[in-house]
Amino acid sequence: MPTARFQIGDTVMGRWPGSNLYYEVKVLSYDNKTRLYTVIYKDGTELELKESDITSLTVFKQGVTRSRSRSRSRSPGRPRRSRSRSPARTPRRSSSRTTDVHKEKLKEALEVRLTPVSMTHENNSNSKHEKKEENNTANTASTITEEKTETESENQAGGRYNLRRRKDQGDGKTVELEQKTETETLLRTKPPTASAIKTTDLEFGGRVGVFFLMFLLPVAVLALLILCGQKDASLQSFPLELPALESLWDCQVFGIVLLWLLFQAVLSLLPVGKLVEGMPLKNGKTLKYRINGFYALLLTAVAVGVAMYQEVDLSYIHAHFLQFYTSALLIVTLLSIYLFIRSRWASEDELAPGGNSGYIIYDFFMGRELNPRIKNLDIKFFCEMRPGLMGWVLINFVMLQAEMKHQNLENPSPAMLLVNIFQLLWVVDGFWHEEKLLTMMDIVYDGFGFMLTFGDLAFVPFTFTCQAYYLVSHPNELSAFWIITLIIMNGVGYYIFRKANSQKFAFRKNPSDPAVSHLKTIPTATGESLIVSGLWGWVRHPNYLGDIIMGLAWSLPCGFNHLIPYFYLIYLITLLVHRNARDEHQCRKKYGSAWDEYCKAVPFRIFPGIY
Ligand SMILES: NC(=O)C1=CN([C@@H]2O[C@H](COP(=O)(O)OP(=O)(O)OC[C@H]3O[C@@H](n4cnc5c(N)ncnc54)[C@H](OP(=O)(O)O)[C@@H]3O)[C@@H](O)[C@H]2O)C=CC1
Ligand SMILES: CC(C)=CCC[C@@H](C)[C@H]1CC=C2C3=C(CC[C@@]21C)[C@@]1(C)CC[C@H](O)C(C)(C)[C@@H]1CC3
Repeated sequence: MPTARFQIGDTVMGRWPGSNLYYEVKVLSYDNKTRLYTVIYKDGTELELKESDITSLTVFKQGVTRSRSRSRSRSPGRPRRSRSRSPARTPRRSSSRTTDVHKEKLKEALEVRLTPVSMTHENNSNSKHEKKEENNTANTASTITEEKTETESENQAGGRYNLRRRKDQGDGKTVELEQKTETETLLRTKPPTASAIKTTDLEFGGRVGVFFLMFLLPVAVLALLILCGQKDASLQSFPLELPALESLWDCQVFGIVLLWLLFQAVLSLLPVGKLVEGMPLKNGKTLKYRINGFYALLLTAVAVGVAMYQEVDLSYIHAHFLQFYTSALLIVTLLSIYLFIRSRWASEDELAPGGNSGYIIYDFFMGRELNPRIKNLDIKFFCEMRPGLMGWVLINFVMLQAEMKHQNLENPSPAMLLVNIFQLLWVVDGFWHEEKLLTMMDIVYDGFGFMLTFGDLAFVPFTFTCQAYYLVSHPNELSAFWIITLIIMNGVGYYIFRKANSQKFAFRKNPSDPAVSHLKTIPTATGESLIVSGLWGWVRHPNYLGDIIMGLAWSLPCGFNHLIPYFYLIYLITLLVHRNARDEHQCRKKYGSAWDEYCKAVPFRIFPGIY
């Protein structure tokens, strides 16, 4: 029976995950099962830490004294780089919403944040450098302190492009930092992952929930496709035209799906487009990603054009749609099994915080490994957008042609055109901003298991196309008024979606960027601020709202006769409401009281007027 070394209520020094920085924390509880301590930082941030990441105040002070004197004697003449902190880390601008109470809290938070002392643990053989921070918070919360850093970081950014934000030098100019310090790594790291190797918070209803989801999802998509292709697409008519089992499989179709994946994989490896560094991993390292999705989309369009010129019959895809889906499903299953097996050889650093509960079913579904790679091919990054999104626009185009063929039209219907154009715009936008995917929770936090594999390779191409598929056999006339209304609706949704995402990305990259420097912010103890004005001051997830408005504009062209074309909208709202809850949970853990303050200032989650 393990006993806790530290007692509830003890004030100790806790290591900030992924770094050598220690902060004063209070022990809140100890879990005998997981052997994790829940500790609270002075700003209210709660974390779970392992015993090895906690040290008593006395031992810590002795360690620091030793470490400092060693550091001084070892490198007497080493030049020190001096720089100021980024305004996103400390509040250079003071927000007008930042109340006195908050300033007090902030000062307290800063005192916590700025007191960490980096300690080279005797037992920490991985430590590459020793660092000393001397900070002064005496003035006010808006005072930027000098940080003296010695670093022997091997993680040079070199001349490569990278996602790390620019640092304000204090003289108004911004410069791209060339050296990555450990502090920086820490601050760019997503929600702390101290207990990454053991997932304790089970999502989606835990083992039982994911077990059912794993069977329900594929069957639900199959049912949707069957209904969509039927003349009568009403839900009541579902059991009428069930296809024979053997009609769901075709080896040639399977071969085409494999070829498609291979073609996209080759395109993704082409040495065109910039090389970007992803977010720092737990071990402080970063992975490189080739950003060439937009070029790949253009090349795919050329390939489809050539195929059409060669009179390849694209309507084959429409005629064998169910078989394409079952082939994709088989690939998803095989890939998930491969991913699960290979994760056994992944090191602790390579595991995802969310998919390592120890329960096989759960971990298989959520994904154990964070960034599985085969040589240069990052399987998750590749799957997340390439085959699915490209497949989506290709299938939409196929449906457009199928509609003309089936309904004897000379031109596609306005409804079909709108669906194709709206969705193409979204996909093009996605590839244009492909690099931003690297900061999203799917890449930074989620493992790659059945859920994402299925989502990326089966769910996206076969359900996001359901409006176009539906329109092939369910024509819907649109008046000029409706056409204009839908164009405006999609435009408004897109504007909100794009502006919110770009604003947040620009702000995280460089808060003093003129495009975002006017925004009011709430500072947090991690050093990153939260935007509290503009779109992000209207609702807490304006980007989700924009996406949902677009989703509505994509479904409405199909009319009101059936629920089927609204499947995407229902999925999107469900996913984003759940995603919002997940994200807020992480943000509360990460930002503590500052997050609560943000929620007070911006009470609505996604929809204005709805808490
Ligand atoms: N159509 C589809 O199937 C799907 C579409 N999407 C779309 O993808 C886009 C990205 O969504 P998603 O990845 O969920 O994440 P978000 O872009 O919503 O990012 C959430 C993160 O933003 C940061 N943040 C939150 N509030 C603020 C604030 N006020 N100021 C500054 N930063 C803040 C936090 O990260 P931190 O502070 O750590 O930087 C938080 O974790 C959305 O537009 C969404 O609609 C997403 C999923 C599915
Ligand atoms: C039912 C089920 C298993 C769902 C899995 C969810 C996935 C389909 C989606 C989760 C997040 C996604 C994102 C995109 C596609 C859908 C999935 C994978 C996205 C890459 C599409 C392009 C956008 O521009 C985007 C980058 C904002 C977006 C990110 C999230």
